[in-house]
Amino acid sequence: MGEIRTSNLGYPRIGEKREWKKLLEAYWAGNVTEDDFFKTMKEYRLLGLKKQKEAGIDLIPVGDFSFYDHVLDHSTMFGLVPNRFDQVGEANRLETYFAIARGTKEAPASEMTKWFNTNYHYIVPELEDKKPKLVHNKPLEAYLEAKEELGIEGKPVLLGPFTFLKLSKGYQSNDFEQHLNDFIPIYIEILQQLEQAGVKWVQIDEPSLVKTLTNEEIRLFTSTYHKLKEAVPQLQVILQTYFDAVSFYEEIISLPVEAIGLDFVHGYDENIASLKEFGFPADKYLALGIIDGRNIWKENLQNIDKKLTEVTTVVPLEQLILQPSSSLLHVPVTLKHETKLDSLVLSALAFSDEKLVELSTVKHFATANAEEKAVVLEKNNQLFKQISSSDWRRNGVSESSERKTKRATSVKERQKVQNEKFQLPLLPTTTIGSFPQTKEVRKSRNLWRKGELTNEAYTTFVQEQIKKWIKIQEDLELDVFVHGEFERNDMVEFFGEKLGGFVFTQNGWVQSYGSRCVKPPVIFGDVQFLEEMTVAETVYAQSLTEKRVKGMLTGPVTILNWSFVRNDLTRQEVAYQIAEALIEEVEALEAAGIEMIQVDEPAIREGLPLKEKDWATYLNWAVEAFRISTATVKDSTQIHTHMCYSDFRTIIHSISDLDADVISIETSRSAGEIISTFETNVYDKGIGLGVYDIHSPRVPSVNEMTKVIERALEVLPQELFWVNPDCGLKTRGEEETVAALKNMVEAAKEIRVKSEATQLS
Ligand SMILES: CN1c2c(nc(N)[nH]c2=O)NC[C@@H]1CNc1ccc(C(=O)N[C@@H](CCC(=O)N[C@@H](CCC(=O)N[C@@H](CCC(=O)O)C(=O)O)C(=O)O)C(=O)O)cc1
Ligand SMILES: N[C@@H](CCS)C(=O)O
Ligand SMILES: [Zn+2]
Repeated sequence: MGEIRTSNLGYPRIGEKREWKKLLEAYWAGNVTEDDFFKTMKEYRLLGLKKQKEAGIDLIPVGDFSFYDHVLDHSTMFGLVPNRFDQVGEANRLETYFAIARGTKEAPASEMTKWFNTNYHYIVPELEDKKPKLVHNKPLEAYLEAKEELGIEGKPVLLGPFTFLKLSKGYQSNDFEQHLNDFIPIYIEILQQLEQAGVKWVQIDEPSLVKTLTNEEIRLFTSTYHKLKEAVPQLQVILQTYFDAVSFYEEIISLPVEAIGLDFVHGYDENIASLKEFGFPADKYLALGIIDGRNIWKENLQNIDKKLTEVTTVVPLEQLILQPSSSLLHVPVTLKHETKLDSLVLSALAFSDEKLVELSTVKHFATANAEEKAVVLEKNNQLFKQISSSDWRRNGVSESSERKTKRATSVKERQKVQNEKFQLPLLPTTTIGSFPQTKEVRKSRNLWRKGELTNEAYTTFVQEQIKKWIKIQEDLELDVFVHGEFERNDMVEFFGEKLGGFVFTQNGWVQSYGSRCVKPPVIFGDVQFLEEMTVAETVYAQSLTEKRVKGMLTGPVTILNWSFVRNDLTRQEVAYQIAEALIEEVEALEAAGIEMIQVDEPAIREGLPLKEKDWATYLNWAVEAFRISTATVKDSTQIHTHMCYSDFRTIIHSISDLDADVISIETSRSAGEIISTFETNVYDKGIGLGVYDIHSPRVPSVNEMTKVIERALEVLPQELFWVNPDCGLKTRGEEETVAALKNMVEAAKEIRVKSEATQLS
């Protein structure tokens, strides 16, 4: 089998300083021509490939680059353009592509949801009545380009048919096999064209293999891969999994492929146990995910050494392909531009480019003699000793026996007190927290950060925004107000900057969806409450109105899930540290007279382990963390929470266990599917199911929203129902935001009138 090789599974597309994002937005704004768009995108694509080549990666992925989302790339490659976009016309492929992702005036965008347990969002393929067909072969185009332009013998990457179909909507689960059969000929066509072009290795991603599967599903999977192999006997296939250990290990290693890619970071315990129990075929490569593709810490070589020693008791070194555990899409690009980090912190980090270098180090390390190994190990050990004995980690885990995890009374009793106090109308209207983060808002913050705007001037600017939007909310006649979150760069990064234990990067961006990026804060030390974080802005907003202003915090599980978290403590331990810091802020808001406090937990669902057997453990501590962050308030203080971007149907009981007085959940992008959950589950707390999608500039009509509300009221009691958008409005423009909210308030009023009329008759 020859020399040990390195491989990469996918490279971030956003660029070192988000130049990809800026180009996309400039194109959408009409400031860049289509020709220039394609030309510059090509430069970015090739730059990523060049860097991987220079890092000495043997198998460089091609075809993973995207103008928006790789799942959407597959949908359009298969001709799966939903019928409602027919009017955009097949003539302009790029326009149609963006229309599906972003919606048009006439047609709502396709649904967007979480990519497995990450903060990346993909566009959900819609099958409708069209049969898939091969419109163009994207991996082939990418392969030819890399070869012609850079002389790179790339490894085309494809999302496999099983996972693609699993992620799609628009079919009954009984029809899964029939649809899978529709895709097989298309995959065969793609693979045959690759084989004919001289491709040596192709990577087929099937991350669904790490989820809980049935015997029938694995049977279908197996028969699919037999059919693919028969069609392309010469092409070497890496069947790639990631994010956890595989279910059905024995069946998977018997598939007719040349290499099996397994995650030996996140699924280590189970994957190694399977490897030891069932062995590994001598005629296949094990593509060993050994560098963490989901976190930003430099690898501890002692751990790697231990893992390699265990793995090589079963699989000889020369049968290994060393690689990151997943695509590097989920980590930032480079540390090159981080000029402000503490030197110890900097020495502990590795972003994508540094991970590729680490991969080469591991390759040399794996084949080094004992003496060489000892030298490298010693140096690496020193670093980890320095980190663990640093001041950052001085406190360790708090052993708090004082933690309160339960509110003093039941929700029923609290509802009585709160109804009496707040006197809200039927179907109260509110928003989720943020109002448009306009260019002006971001620019002021940027100037302030650079020291070109004083603290006073920035505070005054933020106050002006708050004042403006309190007036808008008054004019709209919303019932419960928010201050608008103008002082926040991001709902997680903002809190990270104010709490102890976090550090920040200047360019540690990762793609969240489309052109939108986030810069996850880094939890390096023990999390601590240092000072009030939100009280001043909330109290200021409250001073301007008689209506209640909701305090607005991000919850412990979301801060955890959207940060890069130290890996020397368990995630549960870190979540509790964050929760204990947040309850201090909740108490400070309450003491300052704020009587409604929203603690957002949009990321609670994405942190759910991929295998159902692991759910209960996670949900227990996640729910507990939320409760620690909210439990001590008075009965009359109304705790709200908010969730979005995920399918919550399966965890509705845990959502109820959070014991929040009111929850707002996104509904509209999934066509109200969650509503049906309440047909079979009794929910006894306040609930607002989002009545319109906030991802599109399209202004929904009153009629559209009354329909959503009426549908929801078929299954939820009207006394508990709230009317709100799906999520915060930070990405929207001012005009469309006001217009949409005006219609939303109108819709609530119409239904109130109808409801009163029904009660009278
Ligand atoms: C609710 N969502 C969130 C997720 N994860 C988070 N961590 N945060 C979230 O809110 N996951 C699920 C969803 C995903 N949704 C979104 C929605 C919107 C964005 C977004 O708008 N991202 C911005 C970056 C936001 C930010 O941090 N802005 C900073 C820096 C702004 C900036 O770029 N400055 C410029 C200069 C500006 C100027 O002078 O005009 C620069 O540095 O060059 C800030 O506001 O201060 C984005 O731009 O992509 C993300 C996820
Ligand atoms: N309060 C936040 C929640 C986003 S999930 C916002 O409104 O942006
Ligand atoms: Zn949200």
